[in-house]
Amino acid sequence: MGNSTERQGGVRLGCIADDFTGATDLANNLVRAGMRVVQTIGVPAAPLDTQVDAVVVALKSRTIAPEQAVAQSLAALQWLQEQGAEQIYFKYCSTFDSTPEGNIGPVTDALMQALGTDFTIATPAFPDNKRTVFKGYLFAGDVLLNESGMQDHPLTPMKDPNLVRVLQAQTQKKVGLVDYQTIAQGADAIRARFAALQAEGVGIAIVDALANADLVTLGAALQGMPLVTAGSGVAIGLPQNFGIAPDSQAAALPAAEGLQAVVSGSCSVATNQQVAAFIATGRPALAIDPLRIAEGADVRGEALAWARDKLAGGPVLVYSTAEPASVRAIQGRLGVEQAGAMVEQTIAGIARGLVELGVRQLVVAGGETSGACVQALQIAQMRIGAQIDPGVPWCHALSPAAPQGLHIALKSGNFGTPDFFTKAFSRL
Ligand SMILES: Nc1ncnc2c1ncn2[C@@H]1O[C@H](COP(=O)(O)OP(=O)(O)OP(=O)(O)O)[C@@H](O)[C@H]1O
Ligand SMILES: O=C(O)[C@@H](O)C(=O)CO
Repeated sequence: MGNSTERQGGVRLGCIADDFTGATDLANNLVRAGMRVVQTIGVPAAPLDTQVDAVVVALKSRTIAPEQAVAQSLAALQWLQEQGAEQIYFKYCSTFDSTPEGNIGPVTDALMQALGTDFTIATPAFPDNKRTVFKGYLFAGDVLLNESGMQDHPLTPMKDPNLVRVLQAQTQKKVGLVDYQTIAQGADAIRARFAALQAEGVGIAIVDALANADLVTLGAALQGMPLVTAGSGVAIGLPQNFGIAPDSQAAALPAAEGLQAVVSGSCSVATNQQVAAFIATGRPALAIDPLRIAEGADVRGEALAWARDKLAGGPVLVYSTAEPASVRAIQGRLGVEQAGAMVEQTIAGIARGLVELGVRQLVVAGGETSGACVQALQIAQMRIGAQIDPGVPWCHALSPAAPQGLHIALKSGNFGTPDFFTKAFSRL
């Protein structure tokens, strides 16, 4: 896999992503910057069988127990090192999704120890998706993180926008800040600030960034740093360090065919808008009720029976997406983790069933939901194609349910314009 450009040399960038939509988001930015990229689902059992510039190992480690997240991330690191990766990139969410226990801090600590390095950076800045960091405070759009809707996230509610404070609560290392004034002075000033922070005993520096130009400047200062931790934004500034420039062939995928469907388990603000916009078009949309799943009803079977004769008419949507009050009520009845896992498994079963019915263009909304769907489809690797909206590319993958391959887009909860669920299909 990878893109068509033949470039000699081994894996430059070895990436570990803490969820599946985040992995495609990172891969998308690397492809746009000209890298040949393959995304693997989990840590592969075998060596890489293709020549690429970057590999993104997609884990589902954002909300699991910290010890498990560390163990999986270290396994990914070892495999990436065996593939010759020169620099390691730990990708987390642009809204810094984590719990007070982790997993951003514990995984960063463990990767630093394994790599024998005592300094790295942390910044979720992704200006293309309106995530900016100023004086260590994370903004989503025009508001601070804790006013953006992320305070109501079902699994990782983010109630503090100060990233120095948030990360300090999760890590053994001292956390410092490289603020915007330093970024504005250029790569040499950033490197000097890294050295000064290290002299003060800082192990992880939160970095401000307001615009893509800041990330490009930062990228130059990261040359040779063994470990980078970030959202996907920092990726736009790294390929240049390896002499790689944008390449229009990087995103070529096979021609699209087959039926079209969307499954959504994301309850994020943007997804709620996208579900409402899809319903407003009059296209078929079916809501999944978590309480009926808990009662043991055959929700999967009912959804597939509902979809069967509608698919020929164009895209259908199956969703559990709900507003925060409704999600809280469900969680109160079923428990947070149980509700999440049950809904994910049901939607994943529906996604698999839809592909068995002939869907070959599938949009999945939600990081955890995407993880469950990709696992249910037994997808091992994905090739990254053209961007639909910032952070969301179409991908192409093989599955036992679609041996000739299917196109799949994994949409992060808060990404995409309101018309994403119809627009996506017009981009293939
Ligand atoms: N109606 C619902 N009630 C309770 N939990 C739900 C409901 N619908 C979905 N969930 C659960 O909420 C979680 C949503 O997480 P998911 O990562 O899929 O979406 P997201 O957080 O919006 O996306 P991202 O991680 O990309 O930002 C999942 O565990 C899902 O199963
Ligand atoms: O960085 C982001 O916001 C996304 O790639 C993501 O990780 C959402 O799950």
